[in-house]
This record gives sequence, structure tokens and C-alpha cells, in this order.
Amino acid sequence: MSTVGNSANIFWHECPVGKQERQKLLNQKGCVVWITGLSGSGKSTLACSISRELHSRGNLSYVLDGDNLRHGLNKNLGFEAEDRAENIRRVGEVAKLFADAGLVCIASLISPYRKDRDACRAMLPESFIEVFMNMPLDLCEARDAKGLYKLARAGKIKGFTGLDDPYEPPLKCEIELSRRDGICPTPGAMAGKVVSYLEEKGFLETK
Ligand SMILES: Nc1ncnc2c1ncn2[C@@H]1O[C@H](COP(=O)(O)OS(=O)(=O)O)[C@@H](OP(=O)(O)O)[C@H]1O
Ligand SMILES: Nc1ncnc2c1ncn2[C@@H]1O[C@H](COP(=O)(O)OP(=O)(O)O)[C@@H](O)[C@H]1O
Repeated sequence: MSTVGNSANIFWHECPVGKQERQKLLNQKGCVVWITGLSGSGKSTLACSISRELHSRGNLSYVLDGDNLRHGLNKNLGFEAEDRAENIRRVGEVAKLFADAGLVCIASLISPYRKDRDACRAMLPESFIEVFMNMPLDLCEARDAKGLYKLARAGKIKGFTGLDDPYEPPLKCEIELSRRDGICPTPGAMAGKVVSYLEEKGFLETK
């Protein structure tokens, strides 16, 4: 019997079919690809490109997109630091479940605070791949695909990441994606780099 957080008198129940059996069935190893970066840096586009590439290779993946999850699981959270921290904690726990199911879980969230990302990493030793979308603020703002930078500049959105809210870039991540000679690689090229990394590390087969 244990107490975890506010849950007292709880018991962990083991099931006969575990992660190893699921991985053998899927011929892949569960892991979490965690994509972090500013709004407009290309996180969602990359996440979908990775998922498409994995699908074409016969690997099962699932995308957890910050924006999308805020329509349901995280609809009770705002953008204050503590809400962003809870957002990342919650998504980290869900991602861990997907990895335990044997999937390649692709999480794409701004996830601005290093300590929050590191807490997710600590939940997934040896199976957490942090991908930093290192695109400068001026590029993200020039894109402004959702018009949010314009609204933030006009004072209609307070605490917008990169403008009047912090973003702490990774100090040490598995993969850093950035422009080359001022040119942004295509989503396909970036997805290829991530998938090659997963292959090299043995996540895409168990046989
Ligand atoms: N204040 C503020 N700051 C940053 N982003 C904002 C904000 N308000 C709304 N949005 C929209 O929310 C998306 C980011 O949600 P996340 O869950 O990824 O954010 S976080 O990880 O909790 O910081 C983000 O989506 P992306 O552009 O895909 O990153 C925005 O569309
Ligand atoms: N590799 C890329 N090259 C050029 N434009 C891109 C690339 N990736 C994303 N974009 C564009 O940038 C904008 C933001 O992309 P998105 O994936 O929504 O970013 P985020 O999820 O980080 O907010 C979109 O208009 C998208 O088409």
C-alpha cells in the first residue's frame, strides 16, 4: 500500500502482459520523442512528418501535440508558469504510458522550462529523445501562421513565449535542428534525421 501525491492507500497492480511482450508484438521499442521550441518553430509539422515516415516503415507512433491536448486533457490549464509546468508533467505521464504500450510517442509542446523537460526525461530513462527546434524568434514571428505574434505585439495576448514569457533552450539534447546557411531544412529532411537516430539507437526493431 502506498501514498503518491494526494492519493493515499493505493496499490500497484501488475498485469501478465508487460512492455517486453508488447514491444515484441510491434517489433519496436517504446520511447518518447520530445520536440521543444518556440511557437511557430515547426514542432507540429515535424511531429506529423516523423509519424508519417514511421508509418511508412511499419512502425506505430502517436503524436501528442500541446495545442491539441489543450482542447481536451489540458483544457483546464492556462499559460502561467505553474500551468505550463502542470501541462508538461501531465503530458510526460501520458507519453510514458504510450511508451510503455510500446509506441513511439511524439510529443510536440513549447515546454519552455528546462526543469519540466528534465522531469519528463527522468520518468523515461534511456528512452527520452529531446529534439530542439532551434529556430530564431524573428523567423517564428515572420511566419506567424496563427497570427498570435501579431496579437501578442498588440498587447492582446499577455505572457507569450519568446516575447514577454521565457523560453529556456536545452543545454544538452539528443537532436538539435536549425537553419543551415539561413535555410530551414524541409520537414521531410528533419524527420529523416530523427528517424535515422531512432534506427541507430535500436528503437525501430526488437528482432
Ligand atoms: N501565451 C502563450 N504562449 C505560447 N503559446 C500560446 C500562448 N497562448 C496560446 N498559445 C498557443 O498554445 C500553444 C502552446 O501550447 P503548449 O501546450 O505547447 O505550451 S506550453 O508547453 O505549456 O508552454 C501554441 O501552439 P504552437 O504555436 O503550436 O507552439 C500557441 O498556439
Ligand atoms: N521545415 C519547415 N520549413 C518551412 N516552413 C515550415 C517548416 N516547418 C513548419 N513550417 C511552417 O511554419 C509554420 C509553423 O509550423 P508549426 O508546425 O505549426 O509550428 P509550431 O507547432 O512550432 O507552432 C507553419 O506555417 C508551417 O507550415
